[in-house]
Amino acid sequence: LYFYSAPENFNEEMLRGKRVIVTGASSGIGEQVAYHLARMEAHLLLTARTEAKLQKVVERCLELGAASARYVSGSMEDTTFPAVVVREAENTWGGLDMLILNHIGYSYFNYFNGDVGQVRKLLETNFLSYVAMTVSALPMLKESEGSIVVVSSVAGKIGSPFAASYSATKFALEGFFSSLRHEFIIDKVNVSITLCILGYINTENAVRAISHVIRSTPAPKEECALEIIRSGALRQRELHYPPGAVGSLRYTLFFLSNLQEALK
Ligand SMILES: NC(=O)C1=CN([C@@H]2O[C@H](COP(=O)(O)OP(=O)(O)OC[C@H]3O[C@@H](n4cnc5c(N)ncnc54)[C@H](OP(=O)(O)O)[C@@H]3O)[C@@H](O)[C@H]2O)C=CC1
Ligand SMILES: C[C@H](CCC(=O)O)[C@H]1CC[C@H]2[C@@H]3C(=O)C[C@@H]4C[C@H](O)CC[C@]4(C)[C@H]3CC[C@]12C
Repeated sequence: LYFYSAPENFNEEMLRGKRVIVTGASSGIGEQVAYHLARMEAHLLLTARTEAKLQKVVERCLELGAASARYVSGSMEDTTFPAVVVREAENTWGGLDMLILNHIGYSYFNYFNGDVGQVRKLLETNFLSYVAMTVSALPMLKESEGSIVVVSSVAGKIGSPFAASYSATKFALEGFFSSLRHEFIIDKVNVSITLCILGYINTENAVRAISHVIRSTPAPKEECALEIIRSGALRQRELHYPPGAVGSLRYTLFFLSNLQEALK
């Protein structure tokens, strides 16, 4: 629980006029988060690498009713880019209400290949950039008593074979943001931190990466995105989506070990 009371029930009105950064917004779950927020009439700053995709998402957000929508394109592998995104929000809005950290770098689903450089690069893209954006955005979030939403995975709660590097980055998010949340409570900083623990979701990249080896049916990205916004607006500590996702991974782990043939 937070030191400060959180709203009891979710109402889409809560997001009207709110200033929200969404990372990894050019496709997948992040794109769907942007569309839901647009319908809720929020101000949006979207980021990813692919400018052409971001332009289309921004256009769609404006059609859907966003109070405003703009993008900044760049790579979170670039250690200077997180501050560039937050500065754009500061220059445009003069403040920030919600930071939705969602992007990930490319992750394969196979045996760890021993490439330490690849682990280092993924830690930069999937973890350190989240820390850097939080550091840059914190003064504005303290001012607005806003929210940080961190999109993670069941693979950040349970070690999963064939996703070692990715899982490490998600465990790092759990450690850092759960610790930071304790400090905010001790220090009476009224900024909420919501960790979203997701199971298999039907985004193009995830389905392409694992549908040939995982039999379970992925959950819908549209509903997933709405649950992410809802849990952030309600200032919840954690979202588990789909419900029982961690248990489902434990169950699937029994079968993952039979995958070595399929993955070789
Ligand atoms: N789909 C699933 O089954 C699950 C997903 N999750 C989590 O949900 C979140 C979204 O996943 P999902 O929608 O499937 O991912 P996608 O691969 O569909 O989207 C990833 C997003 O990140 C952007 N991105 C990729 N590389 C970089 C980079 N170097 N710098 C900045 N942005 C980058 C991509 O855009 P661009 O290429 O234009 O840069 C894209 O917008 C992630 O945090 C993931 O860990 C958790 C559990 C399961
Ligand atoms: C195998 C898990 C599904 C368990 C179940 O039956 O529900 C998957 C749940 C989360 C997946 C990983 C994830 O978090 C997304 C990554 C996205 C990449 O694009 C593909 C690989 C992932 C590491 C993916 C691997 C399978 C899961 C652990």
